[in-house]
Amino acid sequence: MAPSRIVELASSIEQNTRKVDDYFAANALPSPSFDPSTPPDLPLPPDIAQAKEAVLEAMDELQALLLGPMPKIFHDLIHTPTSLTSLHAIARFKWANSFGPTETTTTSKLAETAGLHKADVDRLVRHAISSRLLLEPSPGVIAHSAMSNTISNVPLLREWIEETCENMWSSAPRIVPAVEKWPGSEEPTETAWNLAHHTSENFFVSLGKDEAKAKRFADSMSFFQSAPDMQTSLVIDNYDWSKYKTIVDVGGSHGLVALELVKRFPEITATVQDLPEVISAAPTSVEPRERVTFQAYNFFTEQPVKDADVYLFRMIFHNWGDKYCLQILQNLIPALKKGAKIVINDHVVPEPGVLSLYKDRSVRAFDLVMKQCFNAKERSISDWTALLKKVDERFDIVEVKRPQGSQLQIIDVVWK
Ligand SMILES: C[S@@+](CC[C@H](N)C(=O)[O-])C[C@H]1O[C@@H](n2cnc3c(N)ncnc32)[C@H](O)[C@@H]1O
Repeated sequence: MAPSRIVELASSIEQNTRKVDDYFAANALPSPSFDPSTPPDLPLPPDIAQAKEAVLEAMDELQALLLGPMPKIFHDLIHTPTSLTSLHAIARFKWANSFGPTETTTTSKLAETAGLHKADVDRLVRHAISSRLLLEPSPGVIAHSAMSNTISNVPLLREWIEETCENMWSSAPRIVPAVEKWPGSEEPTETAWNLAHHTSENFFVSLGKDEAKAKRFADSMSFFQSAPDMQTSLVIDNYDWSKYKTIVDVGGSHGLVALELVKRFPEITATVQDLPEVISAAPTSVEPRERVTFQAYNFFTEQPVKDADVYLFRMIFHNWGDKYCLQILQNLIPALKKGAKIVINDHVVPEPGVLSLYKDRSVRAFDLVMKQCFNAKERSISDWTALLKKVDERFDIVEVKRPQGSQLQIIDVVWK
């Protein structure tokens, strides 16, 4: 008799866990634990990373099957709404940095650090212990776990957690009321974030008025971009820039990509465009200065740099709904010479049904974050094609490629 699905999943978990375990043993690596000495993340060779993914995926399905429909719904209803509460507290009150990696603390000391009532801290810390964010080696003694120690050691991770909890997590429960209130809206002022934060300003306008919040957002973006799969070198090394002389980096922030391009290619001159407040804070002492121009420009107005060889849009469109992407692209058309390239370096999500449900959930989660904060979205290749063709048939996708190890893809578009 063929094994049942749950036994099939259990044996996949067993076999793949052994592969991972053998790799740790063969390379004298410590077996995974919650000890604070555990490294924040361990790069694994592709076959071992694949075995690890297979375990996690099978565990996800096995848990849902073993729980059964009602308990699974109860489980989600009870665990999910508060799942981030203690992580939020640890980040917000800087608890992970309030005691050393080998020291211990108490809830009285944590309450004092945060200026909170001890009874509240007792409950937050109990939740953190149950989530393995902290350890309790003996009653009332609080020690670091692998996770709290990671929060205290990895630069800007704390800021990213706080930002995610305060802006993203706080808005998620308002997505349903927002789509009821503003059906089909693409306006960045009609979002779940607007409802959650009781404001009619868009996310970035509101952020711009609060220096501390703007800094936390910038820090958390720096954290996000410091990941190996987000490095600017991935678009620089995986596109043939040597064929071109003039590049415009639209929404290029402080010019990380453009500066590297002009350093590597002596023939290239680059213009970095962004909003005035971003350009005014851009570095002035860059080399080779004569080949980089910083220009204040709002991409909802006509593109002022005409006849450039390449217009680069790195992580621009995924912050905007189609209506606004259309405007950005229409504003580019008067500047385009025949054969000009438009390089879009952005997320391209797989078409529905391609990924397993487990992997697809991460894609859908990202897409909902774009919805809840900006009324924007993640796009599949058919979405990108439809968007470009809707603006003008003369936009033609030449190639779409994902450089190895890159989260973003390169969509190479020619103006015909
Ligand atoms: C997600 S960031 C990407 C920055 C950069 N391209 C990169 O890859 O790191 C989006 C950028 O778009 C800029 N931006 C937002 N609205 C803009 C507008 N209306 N005109 C020009 N730039 C804008 C932001 O200031 C920000 O630098």
